[in-house]
Amino acid sequence: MRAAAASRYIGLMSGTSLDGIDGVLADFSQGKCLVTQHASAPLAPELRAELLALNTPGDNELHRAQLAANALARACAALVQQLLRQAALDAADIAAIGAHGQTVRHRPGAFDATGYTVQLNNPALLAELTGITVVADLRSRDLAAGGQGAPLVPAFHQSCFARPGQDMAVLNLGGMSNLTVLSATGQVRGWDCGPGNVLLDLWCQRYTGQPCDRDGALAASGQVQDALLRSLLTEPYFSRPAPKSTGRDLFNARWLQQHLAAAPGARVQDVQATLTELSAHCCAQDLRRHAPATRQLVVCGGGVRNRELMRRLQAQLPDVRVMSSDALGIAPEQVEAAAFAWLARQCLHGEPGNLPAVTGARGPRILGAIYPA
Ligand SMILES: Nc1ncnc2c1ncn2[C@@H]1O[C@H](COP(=O)(O)OP(=O)(O)OP(=O)(O)O)[C@@H](O)[C@H]1O
Ligand SMILES: CC(=O)N[C@H]1[C@@H]2OC[C@@H](O2)[C@@H](O)[C@@H]1O[C@H](C)C(=O)O
Repeated sequence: MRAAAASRYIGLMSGTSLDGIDGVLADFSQGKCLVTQHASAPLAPELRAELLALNTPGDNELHRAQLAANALARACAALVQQLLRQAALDAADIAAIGAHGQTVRHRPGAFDATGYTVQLNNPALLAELTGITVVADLRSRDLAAGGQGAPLVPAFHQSCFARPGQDMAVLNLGGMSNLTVLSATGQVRGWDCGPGNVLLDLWCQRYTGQPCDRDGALAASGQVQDALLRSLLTEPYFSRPAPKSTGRDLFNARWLQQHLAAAPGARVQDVQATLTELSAHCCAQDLRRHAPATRQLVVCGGGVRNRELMRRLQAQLPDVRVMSSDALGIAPEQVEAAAFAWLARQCLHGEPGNLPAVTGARGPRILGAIYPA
């Protein structure tokens, strides 16, 4: 490996929204994470449909899961080549790729009996195709140590955004939403709040055929249905104490269907408005309950681009300055992938990647398995 390469990492994230793969090239030579390149690629429609289908038990799923993992590794390798081209670098210039894989099951808790988390991935193939060391399987060690295996980004949020002596919170509006609370004292807390974009995408796709409610336009044209919102908010997950994490295992079409009876006459746009209010509400409520003194909320993830969601979030938090992570020098869609570049670096340096106070693990653990170049 070349000298400067030791500080360059690639992070790859395909999150619960299943909208595609985000990749970044990050430079850690100044101690901080500097994202120098970003690229994203949509998932091929057949792969997206198969990954979505693999979220629920089905026929011959072991075979199908491996094929999907291979296809994802190939798509990731193509994205890595794109990042290298953009940066005019080659494989020898990169220390490692942090490759999250695609979560298709997340059942944390009770590890001894039934807890597990599955991220489809083929890190061996990715290492072979790229000639770069790959760090993968970044969640299971935390889970084995009694943790949730998620969220993992709070440690990165701390390293990237924390300002000494300032209270601040960071909200990721991805498929799920997760909140990190950075206290002036240096304490870090974090958990998954609930559904971020996942139900918004699901509803919008079903009735408009569009992959997402672009800019929140559909939601903005509807009225929140109070009875439906109240029904959705009866979900026990919202009041469970941290540590907690969730996913499509809970917040999915079946879950939504159970509640729709509460709004028999609602129009498509009214349901969209109500789901948008739900996403804003569960994040705002968590911030108010658990970090009432916080006056700065940095938001990242694709949900930042949903203006109606951001408007509702700000309306629920009148005393808080809600801002995009752009304001702190990192684009919202780059934060998660950058976190996985950082996690790969932690692993190669033999440093812990988890925060036991967040995930509930018995202690700090080095996360990930290394597939050398
Ligand atoms: N212009 C836009 N208008 C509305 N929503 C948007 C827009 N751009 C992106 N989004 C939303 O952002 C989502 C993607 O966000 P992101 O990539 O952060 O999620 P993810 O990484 O898949 O999720 P997770 O953080 O749960 O793993 C899309 O599915 C869509 O709902
Ligand atoms: C199991 C899993 O993939 N969880 C994701 C998901 O997407 C958001 C939220 O749910 C968070 O818990 C996590 O991702 C981020 C990157 C994390 O681990 O911090």
